[in-house]
Amino acid sequence: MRMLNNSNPLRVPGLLGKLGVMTSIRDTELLEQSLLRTLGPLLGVLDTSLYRLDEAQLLVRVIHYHRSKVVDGDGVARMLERIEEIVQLSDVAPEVLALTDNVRLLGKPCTRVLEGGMLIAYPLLGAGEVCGYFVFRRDHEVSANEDATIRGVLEVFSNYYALLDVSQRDRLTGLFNRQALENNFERIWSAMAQPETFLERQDGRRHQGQGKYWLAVIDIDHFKRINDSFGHMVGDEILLLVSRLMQNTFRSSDLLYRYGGEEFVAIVAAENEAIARNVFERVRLAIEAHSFPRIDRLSVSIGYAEVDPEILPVEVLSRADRSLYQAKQDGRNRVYDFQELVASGIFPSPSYGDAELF
Ligand SMILES: Nc1nc2c(ncn2[C@@H]2O[C@H](COP(=O)(O)OP(=O)(O)OP(=O)(O)O)[C@@H](O)[C@H]2O)c(=O)[nH]1
Repeated sequence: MRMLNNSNPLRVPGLLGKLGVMTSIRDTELLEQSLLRTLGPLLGVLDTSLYRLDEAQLLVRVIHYHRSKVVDGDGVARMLERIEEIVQLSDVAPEVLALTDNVRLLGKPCTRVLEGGMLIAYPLLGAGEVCGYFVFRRDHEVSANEDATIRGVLEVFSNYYALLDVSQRDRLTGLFNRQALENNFERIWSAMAQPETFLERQDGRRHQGQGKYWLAVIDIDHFKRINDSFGHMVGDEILLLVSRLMQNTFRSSDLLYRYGGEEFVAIVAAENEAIARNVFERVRLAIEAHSFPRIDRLSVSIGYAEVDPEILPVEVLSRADRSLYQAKQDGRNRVYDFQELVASGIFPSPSYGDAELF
């Protein structure tokens, strides 16, 4: 019988239990957090991080997991944990960027010796491509057993992540689907309540006092006519093109969902209402200016409302939707802000009686 290496702190039953927890999760964000919760204690490190890349292999999100030991008044020690989600490229340490760059180029784990320890990064693979990194610091190298465990856990994670991701994506456009939006509402809303840890500009600059978010419902005008005149295949192609045009117009940190047939939901960060309007106007203009196959011209109508973390997502969604409906009624191909419709007396002022509060 082969003896287990004493220097190896990994326990298989504990690991299996944690993998069981990981694969019972139905949300990609929670799964990412669970990965860090699994590997941090297994490797005996207090800090672990996950870096996510987009399709163009640009860094879009960082999740830090931190554990610390606290002793309460009765002398009982407890482990506290904190998860921080940020996308602030300017804050990513240069040594991490240098290390992960090598991991990306080589497609394998790399270590960098630093003063007082080492920085270790493993690639996360999705469809054969590097789509992120698992990073931690430690005062000693990874043993062969630990290496096998990390690779195994990351493989389970990546496969399961891909499955979950598929179930949260719309098949035609590849955008997140309505289910994903509904699953993510709670997380998005609580993150919005602490804006410094949420949506960030792609250039990595944090804007003091920004912290405002806007939810828009975007609907293609007279889409039924396209289907009726040219058939569903052409309709599908138009839907795909509209999605791509919108993706190109929004920032990669904005959230875009295909909510229904020809209806999309976007959640974007903007300092104020004027900037939000500008973002949505840009989307409207991009669609209006595009020459589509067969139909040539097309337009979208957009209704939006400010996200208030105090107000239930369903109410914010309803405000944006009512504004969209008004835009359709007033002739389509326009962008309407809920607050402006209230200010101009078209909509009654929302009272706390109407709004569903947490
Ligand atoms: N090709 C295609 N059509 C879809 C899909 N999902 C929904 N639709 C169609 O989208 C059309 C939506 O029509 P309506 O809700 O009447 O709205 P509209 O014609 O866009 O008119 P307005 O919204 O009032 O401007 C229907 O004909 C649906 O069949 C899809 O995945 N592919």
